[in-house]
This record gives sequence, structure tokens and C-alpha cells, in this order.
Amino acid sequence: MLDIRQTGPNDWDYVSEGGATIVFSYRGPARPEFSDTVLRLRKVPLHQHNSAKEKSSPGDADKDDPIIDFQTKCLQKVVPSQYLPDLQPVHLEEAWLKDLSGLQNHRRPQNRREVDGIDLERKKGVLATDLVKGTCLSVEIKPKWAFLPSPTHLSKETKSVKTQTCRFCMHSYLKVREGQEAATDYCPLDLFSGDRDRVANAVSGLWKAWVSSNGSINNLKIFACGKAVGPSSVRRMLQDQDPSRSDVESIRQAFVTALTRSLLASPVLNILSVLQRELDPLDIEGLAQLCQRAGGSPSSQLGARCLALPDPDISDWVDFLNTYTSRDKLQLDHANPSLEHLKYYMLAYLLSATFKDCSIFVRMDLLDLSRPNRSEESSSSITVVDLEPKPMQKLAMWKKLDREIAQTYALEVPVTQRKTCVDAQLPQLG
Ligand SMILES: O=P(O)(O)O[C@@H]1[C@@H](OP(=O)(O)O)[C@H](OP(=O)(O)O)[C@H](O)[C@H](OP(=O)(O)O)[C@H]1OP(=O)(O)O
Ligand SMILES: Nc1ncnc2c1ncn2[C@@H]1O[C@H](COP(=O)(O)OP(=O)(O)OP(=O)(O)O)[C@@H](O)[C@H]1O
Repeated sequence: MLDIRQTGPNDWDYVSEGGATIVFSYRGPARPEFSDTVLRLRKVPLHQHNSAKEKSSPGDADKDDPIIDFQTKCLQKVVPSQYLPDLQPVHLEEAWLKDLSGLQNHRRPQNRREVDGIDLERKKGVLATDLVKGTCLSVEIKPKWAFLPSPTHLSKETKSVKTQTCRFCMHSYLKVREGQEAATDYCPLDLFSGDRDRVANAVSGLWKAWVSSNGSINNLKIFACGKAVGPSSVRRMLQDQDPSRSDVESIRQAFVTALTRSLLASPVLNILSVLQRELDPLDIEGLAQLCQRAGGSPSSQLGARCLALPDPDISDWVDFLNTYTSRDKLQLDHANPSLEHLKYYMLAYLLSATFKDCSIFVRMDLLDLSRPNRSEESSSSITVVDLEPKPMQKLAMWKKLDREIAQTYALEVPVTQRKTCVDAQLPQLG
């Protein structure tokens, strides 16, 4: 296995981070094993008590990151490997990580630095294909939920809102109400529609949120030549950065056109949409009803039996993916789900959640305003990242959040003002 000490901490440059992971790109002398890779490291809260730490991760520090097995043994069965980054484990060392943290911590956003840092105790990290490197534009989109739920198992209170307004748009309403940032002009159902105008509309909505949040919204990140671009530095997205020849509106238009074209040329959004929908045929409401039948305890959120189930391990996931992908898939009657298939439905929901929360990287040429149609000739590629397994304990949280999202929207937004989100895969009435 590769050892990170074969490189120096100053060979790595901060790229970006999420809630759980921080990512650095290799910028050292040419080395086939490390050039073109990023280093993904786990983070820990700054003031985590030792007792909590032991409880949450017994022995985790020495294990390979589960994302590697999950991707190579399971996800590659449903997402062709050309759309996934290469992942491999790498040995870490505490002193090396401390040096890296000392060199790079100032480059992290202030709000992140205040709450967490690199987990210095981990013995293994992940090397992944560097998706921002090179003289190109890398656009990262977190598309979120691709579909409207089937009405079959929805309650009286939620059915009309959940079949009209998508989960993302209702969640955005709740976030704004709670004072958080949200991409209120973006609807994922437009992005996943396959229709040029609707996809362009979705990309415009993402751009608007990116500008108004000063680049901090998590649904759109832009990198040019390996570095994050902010709304005040949009000219860095251009091949020719001559300020006299570029205004922000022309750059926005060129971005929307080029990104829309790349998204439509790739099957990736369709793959994600099909997986999300097929793996969540009951909605969390239908799954909760099934769990309650199993637990025989209608008072508990999800039924005692479901709450007691351990997280799936890699062999559970392999079995599940084998069943899901087998030609003679289980003959499931989603309108009348059987208790016998409870575990299948639970794992399917967890996996659907992974695809609802992943991101995609679109790599394209830098924009060329003097030749706006040039991108018709140029190539682009799309890669899916952040495909992490979700834990069982999330099921109860999702049920609660789903109720809060739908009920708040139903109660507070008058029928005439509710958004109508169009699911392109469903027949449209009228
Ligand atoms: O529930 P959601 O839709 O808000 O998604 C969470 C994300 O929030 P978002 O609304 O995309 O800003 C959230 O994203 P942020 O940390 O807010 O950037 C996480 O991705 C979270 O997953 P996990 O708990 O880290 O495994 C996500 O939780 P999951 O629901 O995917 O478990
Ligand atoms: N292979 C890659 N190449 C370049 N940059 C990457 C790569 N993978 C991730 N990143 C960057 O690092 C960021 C954090 O990675 P990731 O989304 O996997 O972290 P996370 O903590 O799991 O996120 P979240 O909180 O959204 O679940 C990404 O948003 C992206 O900007």
C-alpha cells in the first residue's frame, strides 16, 4: 500500500471540504502514484470528548475507509466505472498530518476551521482521481432528489404537497424560513428532465444561488485550473481573461450553455435518477409503515425491530446489489409490500439516499466568449463523487425531517403559491 510519507506535506494543496471529509490535491514533483490524485481525509469535531470518540469509532482509525469497498464491490455494479473516480487506500502518519494541517489550515473557510479539523489519529486515507486538475473548468453540482414520490403510501396530510412540489424545493423553503442558505431558484426535476430549456433553467438557478451566496452554497462549486472560483473572480473561467472583452452576463450565458450541453451529452444524470427512483419505491412514509408492521409498535417512530437492526456490512451490501441487479429481480409488489422483503426495502432506501446526496463533477474546456459554439466540438466528462453508505440510524431522522418539510410547506404556503415541480418520467395530466 502507498505511504503518504513518500510525499511531503507541502506537496499537497487544499481543494475543498464537506461535512465529513477534507480534500487536498497533489502539486509536488511528478510521481506516477500521486500525480493526478487528491488525498481525502476524514475530519473530527475540534472539541470531541474522548469518550464520545471511542464510542463512535472503535478501531476505525486502522481500517480502510469503507467508501473504497462500497464503491469497488457494490456501486460499480450499478454505475459504470468510467463515471467513478479511482480510489485507493494510503497509509497516514500523525506527525505528517499535523504538518499538513499546520501548512493548510489557514486556507479553509473560517466557519469550518472553528468547528473541525483533520482527524490526526487515522492511519488510512484515500487517494482519488483529481477531478479539478488541469487547464480546464471543473463544475461540481450536488443535484439532490430527482423525482416526485408515488402517492400510494402517502398520508392524507402530505399527499397533495409531496406529489406537486419536490422534496428539494420544499426543503429549501424550510431552510430559508430557518435563516439558512438555499438555492430557491433551482429545481432538481428541471436538471434531471433531459429537456434543454429546463436543464438550462436549472443551471441558471444554481448560478443565481452561487452568486447570491458568494459561492458558499453546496449545490454548485466551480474550479478553474485546479482552484476554486468565486463570483468575484468569474473571469478565471475564461480562456482569454482580457477584461475588456468579457462582462459577467456574457460569462454567465456561456457557462449555462456549455454546462447544459455537457449535462445533456452524458447518461450520468439519467443513471442517478433511475437509481434514486427504483431504490425508493415506497417513500419514507411507506417504509415507516412497513417497519411499524414488523415491530408491532405503532407508537415508536419506525418500529422497534427496524430500529434495532445493525448497519449493513459489506457482505450485506454485496448481497443486496446482487439481488437488485439480478435479471430475475425479486417480484416485489410495491403497492402491497411484504414483511418478508423488509430488509430489502430498508437497504434500498439507504442506497437511494446515497444517490440523493452525491455530487457530480463536470470537466469541460475553459469558456471561450469569442467562439460561443466551439463547445459543440469540445469534449467533456462527468464523474460521480461522495457516494458514501448511509447508516440505519438515519431512517428515523429522515422520517422526522420528511414530516417537518412537508407539513411546514402544506401549512404555510397557500395552495395557489405552491411550486409545481414537473417529474419528466411521470405522465402529465391535462
Ligand atoms: O437530508 P438532506 O437532504 O438535507 O441532506 C444532507 C446534506 O444537506 P443538504 O440539504 O444537501 O445541504 C448534508 O450536506 P451539508 O453537510 O449540509 O453540506 C450532508 O450531505 C448530509 O449527509 P451526511 O449526514 O453528511 O451523511 C445529508 O443528509 P442525508 O439526508 O443525505 O443523510
Ligand atoms: N476526486 C476529487 N477531486 C477533486 N475534488 C474533490 C474530489 N472529491 C471531492 N472533492 C472536493 O472535496 C469536497 C468534499 O468532498 P466530499 O463531498 O466527498 O466530502 P463530504 O464531507 O463527504 O461532503 P458532504 O458533507 O457533502 O457529504 C467536494 O465537495 C469537492 O469539492
